[in-house]
Amino acid sequence: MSSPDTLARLEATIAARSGADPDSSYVARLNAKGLRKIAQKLGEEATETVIAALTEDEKALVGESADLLFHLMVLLGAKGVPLSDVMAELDRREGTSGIAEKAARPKD
Ligand SMILES: N=c1c2ncn([C@@H]3O[C@H](COP(=O)(O)OP(=O)(O)OP(=O)(O)O)[C@@H](O)[C@H]3O)c2ncn1[C@@H]1O[C@H](COP(=O)(O)O)[C@@H](O)[C@H]1O
Repeated sequence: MSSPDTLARLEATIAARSGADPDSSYVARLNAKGLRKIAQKLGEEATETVIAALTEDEKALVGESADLLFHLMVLLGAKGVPLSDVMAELDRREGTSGIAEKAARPKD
C-alpha cells in the first residue's frame, strides 16, 4: 500500500536494518561506510534525478525519485533526525508562499 505511511514504514525499516550484517543489508553497508558515503550517495541520486527529469521518461524519473527519497531517509536515520521533524517543518510552512517568505527574510 502506498501512502504517507510508506515513508514512516521505510524509516522504521531503515532503523531496524542499520545495525544488521553489511553482507546482507544495503542500509547496514551504507551505515558502516559512514556519513560521508551516505551524503555522497544522496548527492549522486539527486543528480540522477535531475538528469532523469531533463532527459529521460516518467518511469525513469519515478525510479530515481524513489532512490533519492530512500537515500535521504538513510541520511536522516544516520543523523538521528526523525522524519516527523521534517514533516513538522513542512506543516509549519504550509500556506506560506515561498515568494512571500523570501521577501520577508532579513536583509544583510
Ligand atoms: N528502498 C530501498 C532501496 N532503494 C534503492 N536501494 C538500493 O540502493 C542502491 C543504490 O543503487 P545504485 O545503483 O545507485 O548504487 P550502487 O549500484 O550501489 O552503486 P555504488 O555506490 O556501489 O557505485 C542499490 O543497491 C539499491 O538496491 C534500496 N535498498 C533498500 N531499500 C529499502 O530498505 C529496506 C532494507 O534494505 P536492506 O538494508 O538491503 O535489507 C528494503 O527492504 C527496502 O524497503
